[in-house]
Amino acid sequence: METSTPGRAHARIGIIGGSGTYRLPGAAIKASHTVETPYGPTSAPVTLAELAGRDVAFLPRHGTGHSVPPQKINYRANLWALKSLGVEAVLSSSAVGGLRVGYGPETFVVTDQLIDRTWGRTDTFFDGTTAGVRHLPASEPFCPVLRTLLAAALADRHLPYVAQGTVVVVNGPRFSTKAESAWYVSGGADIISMTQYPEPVLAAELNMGFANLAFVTDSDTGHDGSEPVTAEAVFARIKHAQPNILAVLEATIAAIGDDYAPRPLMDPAAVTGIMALPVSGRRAAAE
Ligand SMILES: CSC[C@H]1O[C@H](OP(=O)(O)O)[C@H](O)[C@@H]1O
Ligand SMILES: Nc1ncnc2[nH]cnc12
Repeated sequence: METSTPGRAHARIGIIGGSGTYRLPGAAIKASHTVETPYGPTSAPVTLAELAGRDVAFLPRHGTGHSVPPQKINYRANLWALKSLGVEAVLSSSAVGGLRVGYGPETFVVTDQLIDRTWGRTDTFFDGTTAGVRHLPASEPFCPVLRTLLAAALADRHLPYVAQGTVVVVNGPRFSTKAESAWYVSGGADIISMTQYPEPVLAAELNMGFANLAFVTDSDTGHDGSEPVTAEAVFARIKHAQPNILAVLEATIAAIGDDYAPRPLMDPAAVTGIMALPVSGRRAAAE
């Protein structure tokens, strides 16, 4: 396998692997690229591969050995790197907690809304330092077309899933208290994550479509009578779910048509400006 800088490497579809998804076992691996970005290093080298007959770019958001915690992920570098390879559609996977009835463990969720409860994360490319002032329309932060394709792939495989869900994104790395968890439910959240912000809005700022395949690994603080979540329980459940997660991602990729066009939520000239910024691999991992 070649390890190099991108050159003419290209992929239209990006996959951001969440907990447990550190490789693409069913894919034909072509190369591994260390992509330098204006924002510093990505979580890991980007793997270029062929999956379902498509060129894909794969990036595990926690690194290949799960060495990057959710609050330290360099989200801007990861999204910029995928865009620099030509990615138009991003599919991501996530382990999430379920907060209410209907979102129990072993259920897949095609997230459609988010509530941001993170802090200290740089959540825009338009931070007033290197590009002009821009304000992303974020009412529908996930791509409806990609979400429909994910739901169809889940239905085809007869997997238990919910076609919509609101995710509350907490900073981590700790899990929530019972009071916090109850408060998120009263605010409309269905599932809980530490990573689903700012990934979707950063993708949207670069005019890439983005959808998340969430898999419920736990019932958070135990609202259904189960034991409160532990990291060990999350990792065990998400490991067991890998074959289904990978199969759903592969089927979704196969269904993305040549005519797929992401929503142009951001001024294309502004995106071009961001992608023209000089690169530097030397900055800290999470600025
Ligand atoms: C023990 S929870 C660990 C980790 O799992 C989830 O991440 P991801 O969305 O990448 O699967 C959760 O948000 C935590 O970051
Ligand atoms: N209960 C939980 N809270 C936050 N992130 C999670 N990821 C998986 N389960 C979670």
